Amino acid sequence: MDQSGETTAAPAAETGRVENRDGTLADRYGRMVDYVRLAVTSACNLRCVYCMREEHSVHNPGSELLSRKEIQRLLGVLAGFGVEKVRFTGGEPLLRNDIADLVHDAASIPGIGTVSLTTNGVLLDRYLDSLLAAGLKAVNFSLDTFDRHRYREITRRNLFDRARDNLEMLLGYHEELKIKVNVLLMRGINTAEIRDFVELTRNRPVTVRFMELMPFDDHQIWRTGRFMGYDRILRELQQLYPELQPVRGTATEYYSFTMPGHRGMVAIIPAFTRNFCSRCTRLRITSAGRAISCLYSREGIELLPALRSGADSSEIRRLLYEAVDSKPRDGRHAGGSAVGTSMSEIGG
Ligand SMILES: Nc1nc2c(ncn2[C@@H]2O[C@H](COP(=O)(O)OP(=O)(O)OP(=O)(O)O)[C@@H](O)[C@H]2O)c(=O)[nH]1
Ligand SMILES: C[S@@+](CC[C@H](N)C(=O)[O-])C[C@H]1O[C@@H](n2cnc3c(N)ncnc32)[C@H](O)[C@@H]1O
Ligand code: SF4
Ligand code: SF4
Repeated sequence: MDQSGETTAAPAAETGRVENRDGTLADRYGRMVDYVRLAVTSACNLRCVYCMREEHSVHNPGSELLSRKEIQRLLGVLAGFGVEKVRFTGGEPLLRNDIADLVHDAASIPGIGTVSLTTNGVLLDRYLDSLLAAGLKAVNFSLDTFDRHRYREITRRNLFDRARDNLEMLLGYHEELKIKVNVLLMRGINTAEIRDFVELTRNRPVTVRFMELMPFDDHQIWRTGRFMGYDRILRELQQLYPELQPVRGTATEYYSFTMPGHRGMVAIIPAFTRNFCSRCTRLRITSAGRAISCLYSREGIELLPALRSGADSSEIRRLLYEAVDSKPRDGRHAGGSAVGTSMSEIGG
């Protein structure tokens, strides 16, 4: 039986590949999908220059948004496949006022071990208590600067004080939650702040991750010479902290370091260079219910029609197999061009 209460279906012959005997979801290259990133909305309360236009229009009106029930059903089927980790993202996931319910539902599914959130943190004061009570295990907080004016330039919104206060509040919960800070480094914009971010790790067990810019922004700030590759980021880090010690991190944290005297860790995410694809065990689901097998692929499998037309779980399973089966070897072999669409659609 899967989490939806139905008997596990026979091998997914329609996809031309065979389901593992234990029912887990492996792609053509033997990577087992155990991590699902679900965008719960494509709307956002910020307008980061590398992500959204000022006049960004939300591509999925309410009626096309996966509902709480639909999300619960999908995650149940995915847990039946061996998915253990769920990340809610967006757009800004805290714009869903049922976000704590979504976390609670997901955390209640047998087999789901970690429910986490990637957020800009602006609304975290409103939800943190209920998220903790709901079973949230980890928060990745995106903040690119500690300078109020620069924050406004990057996000086009005047919400720095609230974001900074909420990060400070969150850091107080490091015993209850695994906390990471995502910093998108842009040459000539926030590179002088690397040290300030690394200092967050001195007295707290948090991971600060410096990220490469990717060409997913619908007005292409990408083309303006702001990109900083992992090699350059690494050089800057080594100049500031010659005592960096490499350690093995998660898949995205391909370059991870500890430092003597620091409780936390520092990492570089080579999101554009894409040298961690062989360890990619992710499946993405957009807020409109499209399953996407690679961040760099715009092709996907629509799940919403099946979910809305009363399809049984074996049909949902077949569609998810189809999505996983299309997973490219790596992000450089992804079909279709993702460039030019906003990351808010895909969830990062
Ligand atoms: N190329 C690529 N980049 C990714 C992928 N997943 C995440 N990233 C990058 O990593 C950034 C941070 O992602 P998060 O949402 O914090 O999630 P995560 O890195 O999976 O987090 P952990 O599970 O804590 O390691 C994203 O904005 C992307 O830049 C991926 O599958 N491929
Ligand atoms: C799309 S956002 C969604 C969640 C939430 N709104 C946030 O900002 O954390 C997820 C992550 O994608 C990153 N991101 C957005 N656009 C990007 C781009 N063009 N290149 C690299 N990372 C990007 C953000 O910095 C953020 O850490
Ligand atoms: S990166 Fe996150 S906070 Fe910034 S505009 Fe995109 S979705 Fe919103
Ligand atoms: S680029 Fe595609 S294959 Fe590579 S890690 Fe990202 S999602 Fe996975």
